[in-house]
Amino acid sequence: MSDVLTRICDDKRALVQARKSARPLSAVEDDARSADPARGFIRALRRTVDGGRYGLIAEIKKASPSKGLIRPDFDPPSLARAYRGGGATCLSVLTDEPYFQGCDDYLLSARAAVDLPVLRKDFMVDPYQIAESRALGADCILIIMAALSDAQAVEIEDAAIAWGLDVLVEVHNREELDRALALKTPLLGVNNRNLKTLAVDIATTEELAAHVPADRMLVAESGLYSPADLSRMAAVGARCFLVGESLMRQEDVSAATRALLA
Ligand SMILES: O=P(O)(O)OC[C@@H](O)[C@@H](O)c1c[nH]c2ccccc12
Repeated sequence: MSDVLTRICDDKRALVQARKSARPLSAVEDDARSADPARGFIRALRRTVDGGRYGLIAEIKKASPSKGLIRPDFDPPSLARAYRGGGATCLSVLTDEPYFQGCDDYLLSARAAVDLPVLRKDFMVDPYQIAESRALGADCILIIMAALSDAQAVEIEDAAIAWGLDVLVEVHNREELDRALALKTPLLGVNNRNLKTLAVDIATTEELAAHVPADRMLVAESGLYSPADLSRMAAVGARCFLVGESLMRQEDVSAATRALLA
């Protein structure tokens, strides 16, 4: 049987084909050209870190393949405002529908509610999705090395650069890290979750951090619950964090965000 990531990406390729026939690339490109200008995602993280604070990418996530429904009362604009009030530097919004119960509209409405830069969290398998992301207002896209060949990753990154989007490249092991370093983006995420098995181990960031060159900005992703977890990641050089579930499960998201960063 194929792993979760392979299934997600196979489904995504079929979905993108359907979207392409419903809406040709040229139409999406017109929308991308008239979209709200991109907010500097990497620039915002840099400014925060240079100011001596942690850069939090706070994720708006309703459900996941490993946990099912995470937050029943799900209102992206209020969540975006709560995250901003709690001190997040950037947002991440899941737009994948089949596996994460996300949708494009969540990104639109969350971004419209705040002035923070927003990552479109989805599985990019085709440059069409990059124009689509910019048309939605996204400021940054995700490249998952485990899901792409080197050539595909370069093609997607080049499309992002052409549209003025920042790129977060995500790795989970040494081989993916070495491949990711051939890309241009300075923003490098280590996902503590293995997307093939969904197992989480925050030692993943600890193991890979030593091999991340000083000119990359390291983001520790997934499985982070407490200030102690952030300190553990900070001890190996991470100053930026991508956190979803642990904050999404709190009643008062703003207070929880503030407490996590305290
Ligand atoms: O909810 P968590 O464990 O805090 O993780 C957030 C984020 O890192 C996770 O949602 C994620 C990381 N990489 C991904 C790629 C696709 C979908 C989701 C993800």
